[in-house]
Amino acid sequence: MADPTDPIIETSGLGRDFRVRDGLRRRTVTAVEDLTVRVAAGEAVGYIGANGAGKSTTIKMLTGILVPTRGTVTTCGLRPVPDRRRLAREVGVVFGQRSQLWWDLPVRESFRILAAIHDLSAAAERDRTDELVDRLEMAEFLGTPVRQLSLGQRMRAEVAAALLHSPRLVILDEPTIGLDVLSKQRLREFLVAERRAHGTTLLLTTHDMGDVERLCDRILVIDRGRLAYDGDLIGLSRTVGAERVLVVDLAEAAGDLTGIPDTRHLASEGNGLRQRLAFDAEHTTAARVLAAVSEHAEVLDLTVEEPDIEDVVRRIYAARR
Ligand SMILES: Nc1ncnc2c1ncn2[C@@H]1O[C@H](COP(=O)(O)OP(=O)(O)OP(=O)(O)O)[C@@H](O)[C@H]1O
Repeated sequence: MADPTDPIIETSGLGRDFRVRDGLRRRTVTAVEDLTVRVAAGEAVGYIGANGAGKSTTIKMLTGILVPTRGTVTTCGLRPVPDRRRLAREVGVVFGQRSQLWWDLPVRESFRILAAIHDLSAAAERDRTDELVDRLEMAEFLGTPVRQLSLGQRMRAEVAAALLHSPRLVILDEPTIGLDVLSKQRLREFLVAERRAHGTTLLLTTHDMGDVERLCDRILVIDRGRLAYDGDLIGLSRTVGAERVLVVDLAEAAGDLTGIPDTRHLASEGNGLRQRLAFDAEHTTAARVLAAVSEHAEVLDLTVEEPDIEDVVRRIYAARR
């Protein structure tokens, strides 16, 4: 019997090489190297990396599609390759650019086939389908063949298909790629609700930092096959010294606020009525900066801008080159 505190994903020294042809020669490409991570039940983890960093290769090893070259991996307490069939009951996978639905069949029929594959009872199939149709707002296109769906509708159907058997772990590869703002928001809200309702563990790869900000409480950054960061978003910004920015609207025109301790003056607009000051959260706080600004000018309004995460990730890569 699995202990609920057991990790959902556990890898140790995991690595995978590929032999590739390079002109007449063959050489070895190391796609993943020495990956050691532990993901607990209920976590939501963003797996971030540039193109070719090793994300897909990792996912394929976690799900038993690829055999590791080195190291060990267990997913939901199972060995992915030998236990692949049992693992399929525990894991749902959504690939943004690949479909697991039957193209010419109505969405409803795909769900029926998947429910049969997963051996769901009639009651379980009905309850779960109803829940997903409701939460993902799919009622209007259940009878439509998959090939006629819009991208946003198809992604919702893909997610429902992957979650129909209530997997403990859901792996999403670029789930919001190509979606409009509203579809992205809906999908993210659904995933948050699903996690809250069922304690589902999420692992998602994405180039969309909005996904990370809204969905993930932990981030793994992979760079050229190696783990470059493991922690939360705030820590990620701190590791590269990314700055926060205090934007103040002043009551009267003022000169540039250049002498405020632990800050860098970035810009002034409208005769200095609005000024932007960058500060490092390691050394000071927004409150302290505000207090110092208030000694020079009356502040009418303020906002604090968080670091741009894409920029933070770029800096991590740059620092490792
Ligand atoms: N089947 C394969 N044969 C040879 N090389 C491969 C194979 N699969 C992946 N690679 C190489 O391994 C490295 C990691 O690729 P992987 O697809 O895991 O990266 P990724 O982070 O998923 O990239 P993307 O964001 O573009 O999907 C790359 O250099 C890639 O060219």
